[in-house]
Amino acid sequence: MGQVVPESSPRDEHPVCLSVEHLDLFYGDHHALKDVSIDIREREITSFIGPSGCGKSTLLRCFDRMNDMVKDCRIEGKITLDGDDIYQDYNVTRLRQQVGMVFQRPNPFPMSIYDNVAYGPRGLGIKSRSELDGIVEESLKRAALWDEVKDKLKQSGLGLSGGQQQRMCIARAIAVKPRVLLMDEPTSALDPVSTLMVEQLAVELKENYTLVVVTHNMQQASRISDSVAFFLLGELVEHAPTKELFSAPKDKRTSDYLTGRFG
Ligand SMILES: Nc1ncnc2c1ncn2[C@@H]1O[C@H](COP(=O)(O)OP(=O)(O)OP(=O)(O)O)[C@@H](O)[C@H]1O
Repeated sequence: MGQVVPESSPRDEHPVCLSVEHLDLFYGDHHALKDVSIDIREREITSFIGPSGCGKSTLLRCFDRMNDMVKDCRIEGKITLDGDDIYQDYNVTRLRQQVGMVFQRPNPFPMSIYDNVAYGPRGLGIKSRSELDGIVEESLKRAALWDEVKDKLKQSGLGLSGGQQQRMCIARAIAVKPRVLLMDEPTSALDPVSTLMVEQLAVELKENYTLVVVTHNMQQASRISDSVAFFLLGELVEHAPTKELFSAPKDKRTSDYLTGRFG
């Protein structure tokens, strides 16, 4: 097989999972997101592209309310997860269990591979050794890392290669069974082989999870995404199925960006 280019899928099999309605975000006086509305569909990969500083990571961080920790950050508008407004009466701990994040640089905790992956489930109160063993094994298998680490689970996660660390961080993120997986430039610190492994993994993970990926790599966006959203200066310019956005963008600003006229 080896095919990682997804076809756009029938809409009714992929209901809206995350919905953003008229979102404005300010860092102090800086208007970083401007009237953004976008639907993220279930069990699809949605990629965010656009030049540096256009607000891709800021929007990603709204989905798990990480901007709550940023001083002077103000948000207007609405974001729903499965219909529930995540900024109203939504338990933030529950939200972060539902919405996992994988960062640009692998961030293993200074503990064993096993403890890294068991960290989240333990935080949710799971104490049974056999249950934790099962979760660790399943998560590492899903993250395509099990075969490489099954004989050294007690060793430090810091001893793995960068690509292995990133897959371990993905295993750690999925160990709490989130609905959504956010990935902020997940391969930009990886070599080409590890990059392809993480891309392949993302395509496999969308069977069970909804993925939102920020990337500067157009080839990556076209290889793995079902749909692509192009941002510019805090505005969502265009969101379309991947083939459509790359082959027939509707907005001149999108085609200018794709043909390298700016950014
Ligand atoms: N914590 C913060 N405090 C103040 N301004 C911020 C903060 N984080 C981001 N910004 C500003 O908001 C704008 C959007 O930044 P953001 O990181 O979301 O862009 P991006 O598209 O993800 O960029 P890149 O591709 O370089 O990662 C930028 O002008 C940035 O300087």
